[in-house]
Amino acid sequence: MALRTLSAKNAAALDQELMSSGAFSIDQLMELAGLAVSQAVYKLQPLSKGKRVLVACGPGNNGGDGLVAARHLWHYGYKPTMYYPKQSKNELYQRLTAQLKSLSIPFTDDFPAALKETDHVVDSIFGFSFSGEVREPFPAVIAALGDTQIPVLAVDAPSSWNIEDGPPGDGPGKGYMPEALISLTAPKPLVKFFKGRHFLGGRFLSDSVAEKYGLDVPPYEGIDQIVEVPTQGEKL
Ligand SMILES: NC(=O)C1=CN([C@@H]2O[C@H](COP(=O)(O)OP(=O)(O)OC[C@H]3O[C@@H](n4cnc5c(N)ncnc54)[C@H](O)[C@@H]3O)[C@@H](O)[C@H]2O)[C@@H](O)CC1
Ligand SMILES: [K+]
Repeated sequence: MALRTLSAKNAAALDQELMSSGAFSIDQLMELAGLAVSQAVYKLQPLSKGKRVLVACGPGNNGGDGLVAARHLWHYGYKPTMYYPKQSKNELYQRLTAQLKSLSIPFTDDFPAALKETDHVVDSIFGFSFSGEVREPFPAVIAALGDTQIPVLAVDAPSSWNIEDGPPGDGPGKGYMPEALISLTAPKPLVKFFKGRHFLGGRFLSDSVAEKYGLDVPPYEGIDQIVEVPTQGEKL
């Protein structure tokens, strides 16, 4: 049976609720989300398949998940390279960036060149707050993600997909279907169009919050921060 989904509006409301009555800080949620992303990379692309991982980060919290994941990946033995063209002035992002720099993790401005020299890619450009047409400098990046044969893991959403309606009919994201997706907290409605491997991560739901938002708490095992769930994608 398909897992129940969380609309963009409810995802934002749930985020706020976790940080108010749930008493979580954004740092904690992002750390757990990024840790889950790093575990999904490890599961999909173990070190034996190549250590180089290009992490593309957008300007919001989806990008923050990528910053956290890159730090964990470095500690697992990967060689991350960061593409983070719109860096936030917010203190949390600055600290996450400084943590990566202190590990001597390189940052690049040239996404197409970096894509030629990586074994796999993390797409943490846009998550559930994406809307409208993709703005600069991301159209060429999204188009390159759609064209590449290198495996891509998308964080929460394939960037440029509409959260409710899925893949765009035109524009840079047309035809973009990452190899894998990790949905955070709960799948968004776009999963019904997604045809790759699907993971869930973000173990921070209480039973009462899950019930309030009509969500399933997936069967995480032991210390795992992720669980693989069946692909729900319909034919496009
Ligand atoms: N409760 C959860 O599940 C948690 C979710 N987190 C992450 O937070 C994400 C949501 O973060 P945010 O609400 O900050 O938003 P996003 O990171 O999804 O995107 C917002 C950013 O993208 C920009 N943007 C939006 N549309 C654009 C367009 N068309 N062209 C160019 N730029 C555009 C906005 O200006 C903003 O800077 C989730 O998808 C998830 O990855 C975690 O960090 C924390 C916990
Ligand atoms: K994404």
